Amino acid sequence: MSTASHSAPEPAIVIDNLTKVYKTRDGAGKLALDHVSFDVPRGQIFGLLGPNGAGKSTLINILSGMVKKTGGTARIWGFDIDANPRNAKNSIGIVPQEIVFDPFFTPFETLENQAGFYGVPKARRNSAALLRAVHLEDKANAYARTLSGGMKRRLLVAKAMVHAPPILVLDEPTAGVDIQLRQQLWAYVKQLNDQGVTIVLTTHYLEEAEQLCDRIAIINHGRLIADKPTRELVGMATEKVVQVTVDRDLVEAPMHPRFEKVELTGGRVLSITYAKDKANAGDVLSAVQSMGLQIVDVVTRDPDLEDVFLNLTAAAA
Ligand SMILES: Nc1ncnc2c1ncn2[C@@H]1O[C@H](COP(=O)(O)OP(=O)(O)OP(=O)(O)O)[C@@H](O)[C@H]1O
Repeated sequence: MSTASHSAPEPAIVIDNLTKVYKTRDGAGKLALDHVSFDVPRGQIFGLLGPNGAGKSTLINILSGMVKKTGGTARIWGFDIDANPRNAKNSIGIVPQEIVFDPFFTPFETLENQAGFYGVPKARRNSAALLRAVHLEDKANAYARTLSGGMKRRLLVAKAMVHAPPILVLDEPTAGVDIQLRQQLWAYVKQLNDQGVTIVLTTHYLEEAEQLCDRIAIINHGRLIADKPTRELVGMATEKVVQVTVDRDLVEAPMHPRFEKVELTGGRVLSITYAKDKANAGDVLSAVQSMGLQIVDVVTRDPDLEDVFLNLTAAAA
């Protein structure tokens, strides 16, 4: 019995105390996920970020059933991955990090085979429309091995959607994909999201995550260190940077109590980091002038996700 129909639907994904220890030869074990808990709200584009080896793929592979968790629980679209693995699996489409295809099937056959694997009846298959959506209609009957890297990746996205899951997970989908194809891929992902598909993606491109994601979770060394709406996360930056060009060549960057950090990035260009709560750009410029330097040019840069990411991951290291 369930009262779910009377209350708000549960989040697309609920992860609770998820833990993974890989077996290692020395017997010590590798803790890849350490009691990670977070929810992915329905209808969002959710970014899962973290440095190399943080545990992102492990988490996604647990959701897809490829890696066995050591502890904790995960629910996908209301289905517990242990109690209801079939429904959990049917609710999610995964675009893996590694490109794996049978090279002798054509893109059309690849999609048909995958649909068959998920038990999608012939009448409800839409392989041709999926190929069109990822701009591969003219490659429908080519061997998969003849596709470029970017084409293969787009085919993987189509393959993940054959059973029309409510959730699409993309693990580093744009690694090695050129900028134009990246934009096409994101346009398609956004289109799916507009149609109601919840998106989870891992990426190393922070700028991309900042532009695309409604919410971002950051994992570092297997631990969750942030989980916030993107705007709030970017707002957590405590430092700002101002680039000042002065009127003469310097040999060394002059430090000042108002500065958190100063670097000489060109003969006459100083990159000055200051704490937002202790100083403002005016204070910083006065400090430069007080050292007998004339200011020729000033460029300020707003903090972005990269600043926050570096701060958080450095603090948690
Ligand atoms: N099969 C395995 N056996 C032992 N250790 C593993 C195994 N798979 C992953 N690890 C380790 O677990 C940690 C997390 O790896 P994971 O691949 O989940 O990280 P990631 O965040 O996805 O990194 P990347 O961005 O580089 O893909 C790493 O230290 C990795 O070396």
